[in-house]
Amino acid sequence: MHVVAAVLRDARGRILLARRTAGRDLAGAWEFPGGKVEPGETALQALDRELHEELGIRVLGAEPLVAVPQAYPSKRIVLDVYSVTAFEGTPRGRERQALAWTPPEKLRDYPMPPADRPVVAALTSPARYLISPEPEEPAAWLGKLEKALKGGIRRVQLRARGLPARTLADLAMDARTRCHAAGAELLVNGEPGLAADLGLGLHLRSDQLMALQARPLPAGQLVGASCHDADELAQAERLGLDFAVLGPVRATESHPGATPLGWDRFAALREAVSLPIYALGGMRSADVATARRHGGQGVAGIRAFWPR
Ligand SMILES: Nc1nc2c([nH]c(=O)n2[C@H]2C[C@H](O)[C@@H](COP(=O)(O)OP(=O)(O)OP(=O)(O)O)O2)c(=O)[nH]1
Ligand SMILES: [Mg+2]
Repeated sequence: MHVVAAVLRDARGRILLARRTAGRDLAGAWEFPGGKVEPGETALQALDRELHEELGIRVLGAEPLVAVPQAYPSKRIVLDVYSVTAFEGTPRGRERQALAWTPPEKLRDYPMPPADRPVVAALTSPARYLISPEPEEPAAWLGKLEKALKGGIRRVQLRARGLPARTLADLAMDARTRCHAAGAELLVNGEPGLAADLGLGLHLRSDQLMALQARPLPAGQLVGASCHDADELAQAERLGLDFAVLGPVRATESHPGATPLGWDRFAALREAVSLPIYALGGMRSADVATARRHGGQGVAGIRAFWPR
């Protein structure tokens, strides 16, 4: 089932949510206004028709944001979401549904259907996730981190498996200063104690993920995990992690033996969970749009995002 939905903003940047009325599936949940595409319609025609029926407005311009494939108990949908860039009229609930203009950072407070979680993440969290290369020389490494932050990177994983614990802790503190000054999030790969001590996020290897019984850090302190298959994604969802990285989507030089998933498999794996998921493996910034078309949060990578 192809469902189109709209992100409508007011002059203050608030986003319109509508409450699903009683007697329908997912009744009471808050959603982005929209509905099913009818036979013979394009997505944009359906969006315009639905917003006219439900809100009394006409869509004058819209751009694709993210298309989320999602499996529900009795059906499979693709929630195809557009950012409306221009519209005519004043939205009102023509079907007796409640409406709420919501600041982006408050979207998480509204109970929404599972397919909407990746949409909220696409609206509020970074589309690119930088994984650092092994630091050889800390000063040079920090210089490159600063350059990446200047280039707009806002979520960073410090991955330094070869460093002794003390050196890693010092580097993490220096990286934290730089990331926080740039308004970027920092996660440390694999070291729960270090993340807890320094108030950093934590990125779990898949073997750590599978050994855990509960989320290792409180809500509000980011936890992500590296996943390769449906079982690992299901475990990340069960533990209530904030996001997953899934790959390799393409063949890469760093993992020549691994069989690439490809985008269709990426989308099929994402259907069963409602986690935000970054695509990994041979990704560049230009792949963000492709990832979003397959329901991804964006792309993760080392080489593409680390300055030379
Ligand atoms: N519009 C919308 N639908 C969503 C969202 N998230 C989500 O899981 N869905 C699901 C709920 C429904 O199963 C399906 C949309 O169908 P719908 O019931 O709204 O369709 P419609 O507007 O054409 O309404 P109807 O006449 O069939 O009642 O997609 C969302 O954010 N917006
Ligand atoms: Mg609808």
